[in-house]
Amino acid sequence: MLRSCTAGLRSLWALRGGREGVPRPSTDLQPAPRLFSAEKVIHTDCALPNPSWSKDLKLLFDQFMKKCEDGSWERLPSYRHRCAQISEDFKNYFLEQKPVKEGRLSQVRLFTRGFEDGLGFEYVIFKNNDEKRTVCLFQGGPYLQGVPGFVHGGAIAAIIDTALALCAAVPGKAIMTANLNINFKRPVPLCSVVVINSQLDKLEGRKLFVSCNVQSVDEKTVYSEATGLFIKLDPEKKSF
Ligand SMILES: CCCCC/C=C\C/C=C\C/C=C\C/C=C\CCCC(=O)SCCNC(=O)CCNC(=O)[C@H](O)C(C)(C)COP(=O)(O)OP(=O)(O)OC[C@H]1O[C@@H](n2cnc3c(N)ncnc32)[C@H](O)[C@@H]1OP(=O)(O)O
Repeated sequence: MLRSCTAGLRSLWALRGGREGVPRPSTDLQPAPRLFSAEKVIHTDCALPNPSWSKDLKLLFDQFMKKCEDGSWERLPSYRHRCAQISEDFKNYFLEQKPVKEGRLSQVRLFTRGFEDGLGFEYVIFKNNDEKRTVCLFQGGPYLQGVPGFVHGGAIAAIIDTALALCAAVPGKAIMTANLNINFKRPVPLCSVVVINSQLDKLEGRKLFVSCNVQSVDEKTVYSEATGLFIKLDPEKKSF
């Protein structure tokens, strides 16, 4: 059992961007890229199973990977660092904004990818472009505790923001959250797996209206419902 498990881990490590036989760095965090530079960094895809994933999460992942086989769904890769192009888009838009100070650059991470495996946000998002919807499989780790035993409301807001952003995301376009409304109906138990079903409801000029619900795996419990408004940044319009 142990041997097959390590073999499985080794192949998963390779899948996540590691190289067979190359020892896995003590932390998987690559040195962060210069935030607004075009230099290339090696990206580790974090939206893949790792040993911290529960049986439920792995089962759902396998189910959705099967849906991807006919091309109707796709698994969205997810990296700790924004790719240089999106950062460039934001830099152009927020011209006056001072980039992160040189000394702090090495610490930059996408917030929801800043935790060691299993301790924070474990998630993977699948997208159906024809149906303009996404499904996010999320397991909230022990570092996300709010009320004892339950996931912090801010952590739920963060994963909802991410799921809705990727539902609204237009390839190559920078978007930002303008409005996020969440109804917290039931607390989400820590380390449980939930499913976030998001859909794009309306497109009006640069405005993208999206909504989602957060459900238990058996769909018997609705934990939260949310709506969001995302705005496509207008390159002609410098914001600040
Ligand atoms: C930044 C992090 C990286 C984000 C990555 C981005 C893209 C996604 C791609 C991959 C995603 C992968 C991972 C990302 C994970 C999570 C993504 C999180 C995204 C965020 O977490 S992002 C941070 C929080 N977010 C902000 O920090 C925004 C602060 N904000 C502003 O920067 C401006 O506010 C802006 C740019 C939003 C709009 O500015 P603007 O000048 O371009 O547009 P303007 O104001 O003209 O509004 C145009 C029309 O929207 C209407 N409108 C505007 N706001 C409204 C509101 N609140 N309610 C109702 N209507 C509203 C107006 O009424 C007008 O409507 P109309 O055209 O009908 O008159």
